[in-house]
Amino acid sequence: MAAPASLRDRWLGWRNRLVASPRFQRWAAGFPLTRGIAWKNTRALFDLCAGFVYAQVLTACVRLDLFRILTEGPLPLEVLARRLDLPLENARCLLRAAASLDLVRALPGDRFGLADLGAALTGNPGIAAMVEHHALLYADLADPVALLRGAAGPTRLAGYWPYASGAIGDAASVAPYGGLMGASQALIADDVLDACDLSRSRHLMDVGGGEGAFLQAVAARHGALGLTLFDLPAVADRAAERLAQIGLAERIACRGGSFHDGLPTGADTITLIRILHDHDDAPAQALLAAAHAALPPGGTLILAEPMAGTPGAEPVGDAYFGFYLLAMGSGRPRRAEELHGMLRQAGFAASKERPTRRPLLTRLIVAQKDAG
Ligand SMILES: CC(C)=CCC/C(C)=C/CC/C(C)=C/C=C/C(C)=C/C=C/C=C(C)/C=C/C=C(C)/C=C/C=C(C)/C=C/CC(C)(C)O
Ligand SMILES: C[S@@+](CC[C@H](N)C(=O)[O-])C[C@H]1O[C@@H](n2cnc3c(N)ncnc32)[C@H](O)[C@@H]1O
Repeated sequence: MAAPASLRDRWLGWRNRLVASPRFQRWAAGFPLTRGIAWKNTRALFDLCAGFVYAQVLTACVRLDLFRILTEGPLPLEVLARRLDLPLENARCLLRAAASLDLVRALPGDRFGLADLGAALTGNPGIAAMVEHHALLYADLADPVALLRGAAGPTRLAGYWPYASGAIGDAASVAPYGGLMGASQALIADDVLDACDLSRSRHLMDVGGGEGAFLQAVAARHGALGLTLFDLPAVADRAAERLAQIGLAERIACRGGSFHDGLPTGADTITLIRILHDHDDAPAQALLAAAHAALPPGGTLILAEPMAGTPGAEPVGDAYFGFYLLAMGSGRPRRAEELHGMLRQAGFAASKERPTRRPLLTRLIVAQKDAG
């Protein structure tokens, strides 16, 4: 038998019935003391319904290279229509939509220039790469209930990230995600490095280091630090080739292997940047234990990734990364408290979160192995 409802539950039930009532909604939209809240909620609900359309406006802008075209300065609609290869009225439709989303700015004389969000995008090619690859995610989310029930069959994202299904991948299959991760590191690396102190580290190993974009940023800041990249063999090979091309072959050693088989020793600092959330609880816990085993006494583990429950960015962790990783078929976004618990279970004596500039993109936890 169900337990009797508490006073609070009864109040919440009454409140929900009130908010659901169209008569109350109309009244609240007109009454001076509730008008602001009603407007905010109407807009929030409309934005939730329309989110896919907004995202596709952005996709069209990125695909047509609109923001780069406008970096030269504002242009008349007619010129833009020609450069975008669109009929004039459809170009107007796109530009007005983009202006409403603060991507571009409508200017007098039927001209358009960049607005804040479009300008920010031109400086971060990683975002455009993310937008492009969302075609896979949105295809996988076409039937979200089937995905939630595990009845969607093989997903496009599982194919994009072969390691999510346990494959180690070859040169061709790791190249797309290697490029995407490399491009989007620009949004992450400096925020991570600003937030952690590497002055006492002698050798840093970046586990799941991709094609070396993060270690490239470390090398630029810490001239004396020994550096090793560890990733799956096909990825480590690509990293070695790329790093050689930019003159960092001597500076950064690349090692291929799977962290499910343990980690090489020799580093006093290990970084896991956007790694742990890719893995289900058991392999994620085993990876932390492997990092603990590979570190010397007093060694440091740095864990950086977007986390669930980030104040002010709750949908980024729980909605975006929650559904992204569900579609990918492996891992889940975790709350900072969960990660502290997992680190403790892996044997780390202490762990502390360090604030990052943009916690929405990445947060950071530093864990210490006991010195004794
Ligand atoms: C003084 C003046 C001129 C102005 C003052 C006003 C002012 C402060 C204006 C703001 C201008 C400004 C500096 C804007 C900067 C904006 C930036 C940097 C925006 C950055 C946005 C980043 C975005 C949208 C990132 C999106 C990231 C996505 C979608 C990441 C997806 C990640 C995935 C899928 C990762 C997959 C990895 C896996 C598999 C989960 O492990
Ligand atoms: C989401 S990417 C992050 C890459 C990089 N740390 C970054 O932030 O740009 C995850 C990385 O983990 C690597 N990886 C996945 N499974 C692995 C395994 N079993 N052993 C070693 N590396 C692995 C992938 O090849 C990929 O480079």
